[in-house]
Amino acid sequence: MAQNEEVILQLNEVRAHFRVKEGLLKAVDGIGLAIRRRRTLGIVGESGCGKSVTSQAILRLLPAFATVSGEMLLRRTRNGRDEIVDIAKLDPNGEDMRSIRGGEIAIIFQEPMKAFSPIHTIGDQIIEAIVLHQTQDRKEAKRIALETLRKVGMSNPEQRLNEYPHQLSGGMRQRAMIAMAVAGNPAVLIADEPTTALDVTVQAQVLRLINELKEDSGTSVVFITHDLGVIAEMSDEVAVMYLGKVVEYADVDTLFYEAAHPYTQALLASIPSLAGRQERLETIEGTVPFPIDLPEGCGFYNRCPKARPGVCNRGEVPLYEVKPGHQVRCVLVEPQREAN
Ligand SMILES: Nc1ncnc2c1ncn2[C@@H]1O[C@H](COP(=O)(O)OP(=O)(O)OP(=O)(O)O)[C@@H](O)[C@H]1O
Repeated sequence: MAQNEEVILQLNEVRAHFRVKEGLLKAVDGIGLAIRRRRTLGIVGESGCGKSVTSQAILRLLPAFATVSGEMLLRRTRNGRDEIVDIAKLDPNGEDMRSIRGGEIAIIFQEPMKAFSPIHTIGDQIIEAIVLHQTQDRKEAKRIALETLRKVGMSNPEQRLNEYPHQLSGGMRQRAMIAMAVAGNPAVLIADEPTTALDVTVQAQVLRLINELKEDSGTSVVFITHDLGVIAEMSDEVAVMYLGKVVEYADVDTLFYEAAHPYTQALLASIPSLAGRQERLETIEGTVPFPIDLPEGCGFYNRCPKARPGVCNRGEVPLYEVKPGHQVRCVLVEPQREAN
């Protein structure tokens, strides 16, 4: 992993816990991630591992009963000066956070209907986003909206501006959502399962589009998916999550050729054929438990084919550095040097 490239967003020991009636649900439990300029960080894991809660924590979109702690250090430019702001310390409803959301950090997700209001035109909504984050001049905002719609490959952008979300096809809606997200020229684009609901051709187009935006604008991308095939295509670096923790973290080649955590190895062994990519990963026995009152030791212990009783189910498992930039949370991995 190239350690020296410019880090735009650094997460340190980030936790997002929910107080629910069964106890404390530790959806995200002490993760550290570096999001670098013009790079894609893939976050992968089965359903329930904490991927979406991570993205909602970064945007401070979690419900009020969630507690977020740790550091989320965003590098930004304000009034011509570079500064670092800790998102974890900001008021989720305050002005600063509202300007970061959709400004420095934007998100696209699986269901574009959630991003749009059904009662306003696509144009009004994209222009509104631009007015909020870039320019007060509505004429200029309209020009940027049209240019962005063109950039995302929208056919007939002038006409689209006057259409309502339900009038667009699934693929076009996804493009419109991406246009709205990138119109504010974000430093970080979070893509949370953005192509899961799309057919394979449209999926390929959307992935290509995200890659082009990254290259052209220097955007950092956080790409969240359960699909390792997409991770291979999109990511420069990969974090594998399990039960709210990062269990393996490496550059994409290392992850695919030298996976060291038994969970990553099991995920790799369960990659569906290209034709069946939409399938969920189901070949790992058992399911992800709820992260409430978890037993001591490794979270994957009960499902791990290599589990050693008395070794793996004792104490907290640290993240070990197996080589520079390759970190693994498994006591069976050698050499064992704790990552700092
Ligand atoms: N609002 C909430 N209140 C309580 N628990 C929640 C809430 N949102 C998520 N969780 C729990 O947090 C854990 C992590 O969920 P998360 O949605 O981040 O998983 P995920 O890896 O994104 O899965 P998926 O791929 O299904 O979206 C799960 O156990 C989930 O049940």
